[in-house]
Amino acid sequence: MSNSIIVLISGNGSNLQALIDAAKDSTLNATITLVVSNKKSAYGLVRAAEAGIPTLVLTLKEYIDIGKSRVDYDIALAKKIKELNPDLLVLAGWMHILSKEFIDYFPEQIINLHPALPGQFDGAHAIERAYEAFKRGEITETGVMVHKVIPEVDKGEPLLVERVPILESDTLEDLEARIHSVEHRLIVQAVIKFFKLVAF
Ligand SMILES: Nc1nc2c(c(=O)[nH]1)N[C@@H](CN(C=O)c1ccc(C(=O)N[C@@H](CCC(=O)O)C(=O)O)cc1)CN2
Ligand SMILES: NCC(=O)N[C@@H]1O[C@H](COP(=O)([O-])[O-])[C@@H](O)[C@H]1O
Repeated sequence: MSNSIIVLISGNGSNLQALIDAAKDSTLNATITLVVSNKKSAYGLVRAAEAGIPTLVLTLKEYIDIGKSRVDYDIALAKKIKELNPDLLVLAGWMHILSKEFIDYFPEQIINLHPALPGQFDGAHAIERAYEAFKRGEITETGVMVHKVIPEVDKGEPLLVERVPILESDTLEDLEARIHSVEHRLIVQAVIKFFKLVAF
């Protein structure tokens, strides 16, 4: 039985596409059984549909609008995902901070792709923050990591880390393109590594 993964997105889904392509050519030792988005407009939903992968959209707004909490949302989402009993959840541009209540449904089974080095620019907008730090002369490189997800944002144990140089001639767009290129490779390598690690 193939390893099953559920990918969670919030936007363009270029990293999801890297996983879809790797699963299609059998590079990836896993099957994507569902794509979840917290944004209805996420283009990654189109990518999933074109690949014949089921999708689920659940927005925080629909819970907040009826007086429910973030934790209510997280628990409802966790229960829907748990029905498919995935081996691994991959956060690929998932821009929602998950509660402990959600994470406890999937112990040691959630990994996140983050465009920074461990402890460097935790949180959202990491690429922009790295570029600004470079322009201030504070750093000469940034990076990409895939890490285990714990309640503390971006503080989970790294699974893979790759350093990415920042060039004097770089615009923000140049740096973003270099980082995304690394991400698309690293996210596939991280899933492969995860399942090799749990196999023993
Ligand atoms: N408990 C955890 N949840 C999440 C983690 C994690 O490590 N632990 N990783 C993030 C991904 N992420 C950075 O890699 C990240 C995403 C979003 C945010 C954030 O500030 N989100 C805001 C909303 C922002 C928006 O909607 O544009 C929020 O949730 O209030 C920080 C870090 C995924 N979740
Ligand atoms: N903190 C999480 C975070 O910043 N994630 C980042 O969102 C982008 C999603 O791109 P995509 O939708 O094209 O895959 C990626 O750069 C990913 O590292």
